[in-house]
Amino acid sequence: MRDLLALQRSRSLRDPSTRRSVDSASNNNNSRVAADPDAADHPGRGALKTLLDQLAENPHPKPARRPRRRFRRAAGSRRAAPAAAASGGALDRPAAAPRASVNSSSQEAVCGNKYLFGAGGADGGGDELMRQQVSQESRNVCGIPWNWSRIHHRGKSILDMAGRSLSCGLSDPKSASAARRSEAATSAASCGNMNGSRSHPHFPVTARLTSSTSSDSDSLPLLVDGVRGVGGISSSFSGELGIFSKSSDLDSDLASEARSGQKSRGSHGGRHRSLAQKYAPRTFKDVVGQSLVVQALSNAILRKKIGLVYVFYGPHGTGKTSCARVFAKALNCHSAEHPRPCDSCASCIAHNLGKSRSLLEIGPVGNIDLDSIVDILDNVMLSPVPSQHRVFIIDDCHTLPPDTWSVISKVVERAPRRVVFILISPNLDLPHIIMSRCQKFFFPKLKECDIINTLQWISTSEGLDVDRDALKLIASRSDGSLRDAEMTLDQLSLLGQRISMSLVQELVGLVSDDKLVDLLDLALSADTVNTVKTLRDITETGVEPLALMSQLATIITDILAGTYAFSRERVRRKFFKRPSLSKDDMEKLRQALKTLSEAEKQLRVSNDKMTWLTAALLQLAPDKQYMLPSSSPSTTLNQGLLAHSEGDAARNSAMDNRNSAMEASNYHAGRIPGEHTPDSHVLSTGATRVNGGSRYSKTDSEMIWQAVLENVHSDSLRKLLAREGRLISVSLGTAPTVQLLFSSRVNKSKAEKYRGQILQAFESVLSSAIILEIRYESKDDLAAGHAPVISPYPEDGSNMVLRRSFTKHSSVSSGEGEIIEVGSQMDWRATQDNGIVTSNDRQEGAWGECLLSQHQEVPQGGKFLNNEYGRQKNIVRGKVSLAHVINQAEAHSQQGGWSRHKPISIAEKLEQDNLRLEPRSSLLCWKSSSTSRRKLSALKIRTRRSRALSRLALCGRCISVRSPR
Ligand SMILES: Nc1ncnc2c1ncn2[C@@H]1O[C@H](COP(=O)(O)OP(=O)(O)OP(=O)(O)O)[C@@H](O)[C@H]1O
Ligand SMILES: [Zn+2]
Repeated sequence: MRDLLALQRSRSLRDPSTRRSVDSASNNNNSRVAADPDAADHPGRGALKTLLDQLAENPHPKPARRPRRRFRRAAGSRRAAPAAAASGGALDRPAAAPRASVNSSSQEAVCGNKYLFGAGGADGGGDELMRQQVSQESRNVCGIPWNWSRIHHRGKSILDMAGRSLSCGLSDPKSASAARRSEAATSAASCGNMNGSRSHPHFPVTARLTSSTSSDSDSLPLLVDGVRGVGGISSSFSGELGIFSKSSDLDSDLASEARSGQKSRGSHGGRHRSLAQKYAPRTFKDVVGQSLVVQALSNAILRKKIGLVYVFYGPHGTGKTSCARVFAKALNCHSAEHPRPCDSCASCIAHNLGKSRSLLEIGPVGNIDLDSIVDILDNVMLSPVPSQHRVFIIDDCHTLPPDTWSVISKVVERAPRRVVFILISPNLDLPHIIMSRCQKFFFPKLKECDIINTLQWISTSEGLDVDRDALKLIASRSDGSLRDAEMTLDQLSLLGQRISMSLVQELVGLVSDDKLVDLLDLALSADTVNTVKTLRDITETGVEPLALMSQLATIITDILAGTYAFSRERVRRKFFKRPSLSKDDMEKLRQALKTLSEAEKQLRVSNDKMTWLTAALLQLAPDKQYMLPSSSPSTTLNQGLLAHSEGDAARNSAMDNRNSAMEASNYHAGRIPGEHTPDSHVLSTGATRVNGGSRYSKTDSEMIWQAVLENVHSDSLRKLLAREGRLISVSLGTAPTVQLLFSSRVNKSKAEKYRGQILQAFESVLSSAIILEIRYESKDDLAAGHAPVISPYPEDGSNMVLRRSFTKHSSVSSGEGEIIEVGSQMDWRATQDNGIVTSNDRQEGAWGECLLSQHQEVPQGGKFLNNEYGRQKNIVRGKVSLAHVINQAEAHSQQGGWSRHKPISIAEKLEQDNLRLEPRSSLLCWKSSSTSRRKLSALKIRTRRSRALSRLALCGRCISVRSPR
């Protein structure tokens, strides 16, 4: 019989003549077309057997004065008229069927005919959709739960996270939502074991074809077979919002299923029902994780304190609709005993079968028109249903057109006793007129443990063997939506009875743990090339960088927590080689986690996520040397190994990131990091990561240096550079910097005169604007023993990293405003390590009134010591722009009444004294004559109000100004 119905419907839909009649009916604006019961026999008149027609046959007929409801036409127009098909009539439907579906599970939605709702979206609707659906029925489409696409649609969905699209084609949220309804209704179309603790749906009122689209079968071909071979019209019907069918055979099927409880839960008429449908709550105790709501509603039933309007709101898939139905069922449950619903009395059974006369569901209602709403409400209000609560569930009510609310509120106002409205919405953005009259129940996201337990229960019931971890993963990816979790499990079940963690990972587009650990291992072992290669391999499979990063973070957390079990032999791994990790390794992992979490922020806002992810990964082994391959020593500028200071890495992570990112881009562009294009000395990519940016190795530097020398036009300059100068580092990043070191101050001064030419030569070689730092070798650097990193002329010829005492060239203080001080007179020294500020009166004198500097970490009143030279040492860790120094000093001068010249002289002093200020730590110290000290004290107080100067602090005789950056 179902097959017959399907055939008839199909014919009807395909018959152009019937469609023509539909069109003409529509064109005539005959809103009541097909209302005549006889119409079914007269296709030309619009043979759709509408609700009205069916009402006429209904044992509970409508009042005669309302023979034809506009909503019926509207409803009919939204339905793909199986009824019409069944009677061989034409389909009464506007060209574009609205997506909204209006379904009644109440009596007036006369049993017997299936009303199919065009849920295919704004463009579709119509016959086309019906045809698709009918034809797909026989193919049974792809079998993917409709919900899947809905999952895909949402921001934090599994598939989004995974960067995959497994959509069944319902990318439109509305259609997805409609599909969801239809899917749920599919479940409603069958009844199963009513004794189960979570029994199956109680809404066999399916009245709508599933809103599959033609793309359905394309999306996931691997799953097509899982549900192939389903046929028959009954299997087509779905929708939580269905209209009752009075098809006797269907009814009897359903009834017998409901009563016997023997019908397979998994299918109805062979059609796959999703687990979400199958395990929809039937009683309050089936509702998971919403104990407050359940308790309140249950007590309302018990105490007979029933409200008029309820709003159930909260995130999707948390049980709002299910709860509304259970509540509706409970309201009319005949059982004398609590808890209700009993799920076994006549009323409950009728409800489960979709034959309840007391429930009407509307929704989704995006495109429904006002008339339809009015008609629906009127109809139900007017139809007498003695001694029963009449329940209206308006799902997705936030999509109601604004003007319907006033109507609804009027209806609500004059609603007779025993009428209950349940509005379902994701939020409370509903008109005040309603909100002020209702009880509001929030449905929070479900806890992961609740989801896991439910999934476990379902798995057991379904005979699925699912890893606990797999369940956890599904749950964690469901964003608190049990429906989503169930749908994922459902889809996985199509792949076999055994569901492993890796299967889940693969299906949802995540990377398997083993691969993750491999990647982590490479990154932590500083194996740059393989890190980048592996990363590329992984991401080529479509994994989204953000998801991958999150997975990496998760696995690190698991390893740190000791909950990760390494499955593969560790032999081929380096970092994870040993069976147990040392304290040191754990610390590295902790750092790695920190690095990843910091990088995640950048990743989120970046358009080039892949690059940033690569950069982050390459930072995971900060104390290791990064190995970059070289094609040949002569052509590769980046083959060296350069030390990478952990502290520097942290401090300069941003720049570092950039350079790693460049490296990565290079790689993604098909080049190996560090690989040099032989025909060019331009080294804008592929740098080794050292101390705040890319620096070139010795060989690279030599090549650059040679190239620069060749580019210098002046012979004398070339000689000076060749003899007295040395290129000590080239670094790229936000502020590409080249550092030159000269053997003496005199030579440095000579070079300064040619700064323009030198700059030009470097820029033409490096094809990039650069910052040129020129300094001379400072004996004090060596004597102080605190500047070990710099060796101007290292014996081994290697390039070392300069950390301090750089010369700054004022023309360079652009951009971020880094200032790098050059031209040391070695009056001042950074003693970065001990956190002690030393001062020297003589030097203060030399400074005039201003002194530099103190690190922010030095407590106020920090100690002043004399070093072995009787000179003051200053902690200088930050860099700050000259402009910033001047600004700060100017601010002081304004407030302190100093001359305008003073701040500039301060800044100049900084520059002359070979001091380097670094971000967030620059401090200016003024010699504390009694007058100026007074001024400064006052300044401190005054500037508390000012953000820029709020960090002023007197420190012994110095006043410190911390850079706001
Ligand atoms: N709290 C819950 N308890 C039991 N099952 C639930 C719960 N929440 C969701 N489900 C499962 O998900 C399916 C859909 O749930 P339901 O439609 O009630 O959620 P919803 O909150 O109304 O979602 P939406 O807002 O998207 O309509 C149910 O059939 C059921 O299988
Ligand atoms: Zn009951």
